[in-house]
Amino acid sequence: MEKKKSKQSVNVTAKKLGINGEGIGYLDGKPVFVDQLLPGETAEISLIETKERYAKGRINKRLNDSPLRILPACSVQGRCSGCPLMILQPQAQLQMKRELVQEALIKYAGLPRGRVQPVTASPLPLGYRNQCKLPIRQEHGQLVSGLYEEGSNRIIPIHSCLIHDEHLEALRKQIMGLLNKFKLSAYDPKTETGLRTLVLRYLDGQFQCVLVTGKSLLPSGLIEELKQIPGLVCLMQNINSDKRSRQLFSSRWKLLAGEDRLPVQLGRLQLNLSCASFFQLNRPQACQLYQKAASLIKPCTTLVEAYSGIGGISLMLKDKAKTIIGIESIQEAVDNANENARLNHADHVRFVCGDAAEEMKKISRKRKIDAVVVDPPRTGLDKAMIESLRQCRPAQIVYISCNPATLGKNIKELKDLYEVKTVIPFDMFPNTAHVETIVLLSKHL
Ligand SMILES: C[S@@+](CC[C@H](N)C(=O)[O-])C[C@H]1O[C@@H](n2cnc3c(N)ncnc32)[C@H](O)[C@@H]1O
Repeated sequence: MEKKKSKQSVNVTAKKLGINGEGIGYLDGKPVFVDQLLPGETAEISLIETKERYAKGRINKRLNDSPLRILPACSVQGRCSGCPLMILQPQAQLQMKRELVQEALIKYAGLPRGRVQPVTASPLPLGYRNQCKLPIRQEHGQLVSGLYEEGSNRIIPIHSCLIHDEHLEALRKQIMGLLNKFKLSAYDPKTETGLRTLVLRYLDGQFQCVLVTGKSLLPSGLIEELKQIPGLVCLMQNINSDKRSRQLFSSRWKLLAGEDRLPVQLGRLQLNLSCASFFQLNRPQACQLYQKAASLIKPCTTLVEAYSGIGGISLMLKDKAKTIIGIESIQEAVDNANENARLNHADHVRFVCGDAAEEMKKISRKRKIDAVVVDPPRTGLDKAMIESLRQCRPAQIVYISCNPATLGKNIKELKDLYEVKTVIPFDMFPNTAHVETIVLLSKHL
């Protein structure tokens, strides 16, 4: 046990990093999570939360520096929740992410050590994000956009974000200036009016802008000025007045200018995407990841891509199967994906709207599925999807995951039928603790 300083204050040494980039030390065998503490560093901390199985501490004073610590490039690093690893050397970040994947696969799936390949680094260490989704607050009579403070719902206003693409960042500043010029108010849950979130997506010189609001009308002068910004393809209002809603967008969309279709280049593919559709935030790295996923698939007759978004993966591996069917739950994304198949001359690729588990079962009643690619949200594959995969039993599954813990749990649920062949992590979000992983699963003979 570490030396106790006073009732509240104790010394703790971080032994490793956790899934949110926090340091993990131990007090009487119990893990203590401490933000901004790197492995090997000792700090005097105050315990801010004590539970039966873990505790959380806040640093009062750091007593030594890890040789891997660097000065963060951003002035709000450590207060803003965006980039917890900006204090760690880039190579060490990659090593840490590899260990995160390795630990999760050992812990949940019983995979032996040494099976995880080195992390593929992002082509861009900064300026890689093509989209921002920033909550809006009022501060000293001005609207500010920012990210949540670590562990609270206070906003740390962003003056200049280094992980945003520089053009996206310039647009954000320009649009915030206009919102203040027209004296818009931030969302007030009592009246259910005002601005909630600014959503901007910038790619290839063009951009989409969504103002998520309560029941408010937007001033026509503001709309006119927004329309004048070069590169605007689509200006939308999304009316999400429900104060309990945790969803970013409601189903109430209002097109204010342009059309809901942003043209985007992805490798050799030409894709269109609408405001509600998911698109990878780090495009150059997504391109490398999709190409790797495609290279793992053996040519076959029928391939299903579940959680297909606007169809980028299916279209990237279009030469791998005679028929490819994508499944996606958001209708706008399915419409984009079918249009994208036409744009890229892929008549044998089509997309259906629905729940991945149910639609896959329907497909398997009509044809044998040889290969499946899954790219689910952070929650991983639900029970129904695991059941569907177990029933359909494709020869190969390529699992693209953004959460090592759910990946590990899902592999465990498939382990009696499938062997883990390849595990390759990708650093999609440098300076954050996130890591994407491609796993190739092959049916036991
Ligand atoms: C991580 S994104 C991947 C999208 C796409 N593969 C890409 O790389 O652009 C997950 C996608 O799954 C969709 N989704 C979430 N739950 C789903 C479900 N139960 N069935 C089908 N699609 C779902 C989301 O709308 C989102 O587009």
